[in-house]
Amino acid sequence: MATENREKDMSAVARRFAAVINHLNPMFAQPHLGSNDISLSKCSGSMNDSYHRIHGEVSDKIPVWNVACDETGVEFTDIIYEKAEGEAIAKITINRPEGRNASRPHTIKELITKGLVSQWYSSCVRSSPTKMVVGSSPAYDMAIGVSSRVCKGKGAIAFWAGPNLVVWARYAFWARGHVATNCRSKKSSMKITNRFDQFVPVGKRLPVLAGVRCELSGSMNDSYHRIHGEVSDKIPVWNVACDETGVEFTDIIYEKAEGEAIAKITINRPERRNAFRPHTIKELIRAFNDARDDSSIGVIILTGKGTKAFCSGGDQTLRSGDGYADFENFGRLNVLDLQVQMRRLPKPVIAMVIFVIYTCQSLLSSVNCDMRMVQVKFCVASNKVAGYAVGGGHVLHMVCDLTIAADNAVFGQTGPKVGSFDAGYGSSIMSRLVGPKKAREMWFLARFYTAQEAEKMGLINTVVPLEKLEQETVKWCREIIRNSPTAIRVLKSSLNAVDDGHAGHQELGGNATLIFYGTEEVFRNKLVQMRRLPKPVIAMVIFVIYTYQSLLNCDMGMVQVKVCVASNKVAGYAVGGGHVLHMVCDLTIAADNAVFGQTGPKVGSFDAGYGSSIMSRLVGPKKAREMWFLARFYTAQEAEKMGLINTVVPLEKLEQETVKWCREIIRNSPTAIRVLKSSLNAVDDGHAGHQELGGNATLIFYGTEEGNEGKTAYMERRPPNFSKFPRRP
Ligand SMILES: CC(C)(COP(=O)(O)OP(=O)(O)OC[C@H]1O[C@@H](n2cnc3c(N)ncnc32)[C@H](O)[C@@H]1OP(=O)(O)O)[C@@H](O)C(=O)NCCC(=O)NCCSC(=O)c1cc(O)c2ccccc2c1O
Repeated sequence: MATENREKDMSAVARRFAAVINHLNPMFAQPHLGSNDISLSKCSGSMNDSYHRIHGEVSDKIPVWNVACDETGVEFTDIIYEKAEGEAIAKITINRPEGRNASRPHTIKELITKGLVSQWYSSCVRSSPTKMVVGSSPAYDMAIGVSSRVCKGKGAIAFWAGPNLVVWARYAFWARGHVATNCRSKKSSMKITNRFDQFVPVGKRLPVLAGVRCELSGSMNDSYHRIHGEVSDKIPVWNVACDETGVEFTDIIYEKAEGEAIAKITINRPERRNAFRPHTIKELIRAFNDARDDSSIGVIILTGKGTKAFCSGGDQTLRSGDGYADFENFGRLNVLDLQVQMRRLPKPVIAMVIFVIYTCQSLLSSVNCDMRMVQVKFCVASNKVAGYAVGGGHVLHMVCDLTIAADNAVFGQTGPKVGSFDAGYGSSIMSRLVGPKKAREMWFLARFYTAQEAEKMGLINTVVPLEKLEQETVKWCREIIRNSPTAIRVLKSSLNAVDDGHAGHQELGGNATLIFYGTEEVFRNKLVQMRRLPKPVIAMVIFVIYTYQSLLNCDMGMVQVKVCVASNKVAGYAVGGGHVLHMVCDLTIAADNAVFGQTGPKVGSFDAGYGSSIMSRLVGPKKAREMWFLARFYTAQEAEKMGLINTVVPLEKLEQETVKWCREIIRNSPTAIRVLKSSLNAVDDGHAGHQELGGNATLIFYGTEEGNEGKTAYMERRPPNFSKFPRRP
């Protein structure tokens, strides 16, 4: 029912959007629509406002389509290209119904001719079997005077059966019944959703409408489901596991499923509603590392022990002015490290009371290109008590890729009531999940929400009866495990990439290198390299300084990295991955004999991550292309001119100068330097940069009287009194 309503809504939205598009730009608006044509817009109803009065109504009468061709005059075979009579609309129909409108290269060529390619990303739109759906933002094609385009598939079965992996990303990821287009419901009168609503050709920006039809009904009786079949939801036998240290876990339980690629991690502090202390986080990090590196593991489950909570966040009894302190004499916010680890691990995870799945990416374990799955069962309620995922525990579930909740789960942020906040992932990822308004509501009011409310908000994936939770979760794990590990790995990094700035780019680029290393092209290049290159004699040339950031002790230290010191005037190379290392450093001081450059394209390698994105920031897009495409070497002087390094000094003065720079930095406020470093990176680093900067804000806040009032009130079981703190202008 809800699905049908959404369908209706979407159709309405689509029609209205079409109306807006046609009226937005008067240049392309059609003056020919008579009053008889008006049938769609219900201006007289709820939409009785000046906006609708001014912009009027729009007809939904199907135009007369005339077959068209492009300037070559060559007839199309794989598509049908039509233009509406007297209207600025073109329609392109993929015309290979016998193959479910699967594209072959020739199809794409024909589509390209019509400028429909290059950007297949889109927001999700729906269509009923008979109606066109509108997506994409308004844009105009001055050249041909067509103000909108329609793209659809011929026949009743498919809009398009591929092959663009990126378009499929979210759907292929679960591969739970999504055929060529994404079929969202297994019930009768199946609706089809597509993601082809926005085709933005380079140089020609037109609104494009994707029409999708599907007449399948009943169960998923198609070749896709016949081939891939069902998965079991039988709960596996769990055996206790440990990591390579052999040291037993105290705050968590780490298990692996017998004969299956599933690991399970349980937060084991039920007496504290599974609140974490620094030691808990350290153990979680160890277990996740092990699960990531263990090539027999494909899924990890993390769960909270007991019946009452998934996780209630940081242990407030251990909170001090500089974070959370247990066995050490300084505080830390090391859950931030765990969050980053979870965001980047290349394997999926699942939890209970709430169930969380996330795919974990790791470049370290990527050598065998394995895709593991991590199932995280935070807590299984044995009866109908509420399973809390609150505070920092709530952020943990949000960082996970997928969340499956039992019907007794409760979600919420408590920070503003206990003098805390997560201004990193806790804010940015939440805003992405539930939208900016709901995110503000969740944080500013600090309310709790039921699993059903959470599902409605898009905070979680699904809600199942508590007694079915583990079964359902295991089933999701197994469905993911069946799929291509490399596809899942790359998809996860690509799904994060846009939000994660340099860090997301780095992850995705690393995956590209990983795949490239397995190709013949690289193999041949490696041989060439081995034959021709003498063993390099490298003299130090460059001196690199980077400021060392530590959340552990809030210290601002300085690490001076002296890569190599030349005893005479040989060239000091900072090349290939060594060159990337110096770029990642905050400052670079070069000796006058330094030589800089990337070698990748000559030796069958590339760094499509930081090596590209940070370089482009340092030297600009053109110079960066030059450095990578030509793979030339540059002198220290040239490097300085490009902005690649900070300064050049005579080789004999290099160490003196570098130490001087270090001392100048050390004299300054450590907190200022710490926050400045994260803020200088923040814009480029997306969610990751935001997380770093936000973490620093929390750290400083914990040292304030106001932050402390929140914690003290929690400890004293009283409402906090924040009235004495100024509401600053
Ligand atoms: C989770 C609850 C809503 C459950 O309520 P319930 O009534 O079921 O249970 P009790 O309240 O009686 O709790 C039983 C028992 O457990 C102890 N306990 C529960 N949660 C914690 C906790 N987080 N820390 C310490 N102890 C906890 C409780 O004191 C009871 O002990 P007894 O000895 O009295 O039996 C409810 O418990 C609740 O609201 N809990 C607190 C939730 C909370 O505010 N969490 C902290 C938010 S801040 C945070 O997590 C955080 C951590 C970080 O590391 C960050 C890092 C960087 C940025 C931000 C961070 C951040 O915000």
